[in-house]
Amino acid sequence: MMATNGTATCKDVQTNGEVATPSSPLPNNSQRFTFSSEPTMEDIRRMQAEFTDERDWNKFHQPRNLLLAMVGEVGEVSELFQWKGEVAEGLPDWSDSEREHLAHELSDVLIYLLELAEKCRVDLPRAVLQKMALNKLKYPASKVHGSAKKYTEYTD
Ligand SMILES: Nc1ccn([C@H]2C[C@H](O)[C@@H](COP(=O)(O)OP(=O)(O)OP(=O)(O)O)O2)c(=O)n1
Repeated sequence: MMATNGTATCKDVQTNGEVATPSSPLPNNSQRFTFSSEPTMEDIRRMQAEFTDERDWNKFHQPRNLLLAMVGEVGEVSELFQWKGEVAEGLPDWSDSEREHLAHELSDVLIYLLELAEKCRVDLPRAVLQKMALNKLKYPASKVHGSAKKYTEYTD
């Protein structure tokens, strides 16, 4: 069950994976922004697996199709930013409706990303920790502070 704005927060996720009484995930710009601690990536993976199973859609959700679906949703995110010029952090000039639309499209990207990772047998929470550790090695803060250069552009 989804609320009228179609969005949900973690505290709305019940133990059976269903979603009830969603409240807005849209940020209050005056506060420092953090994510809710739930749902976890595994929660979302499981909920999407249930959604797919219930509809007999696994036959369509092979890795390549999921990749194409995810890229399509990335395109939908891009459309929201298209022709707007620079957009400041927190999207101060965006309407609530535009923010809600963005939240939906980013969610679509994440849902497909997590299902793609599942179908490719990539344990994404663990993989992202490994990758961030590699990023730190590649981009030591002491070396790259304040510079956006690619690591290949450093000579030493
Ligand atoms: N075969 C499908 C179709 C949909 N979904 C789920 C995952 C996405 O979160 C969302 C995508 O639905 P749509 O393809 O209808 O795309 P949008 O929700 O973005 O609608 P629109 O393209 O009208 O903006 O629904 C899915 O898992 N598998």
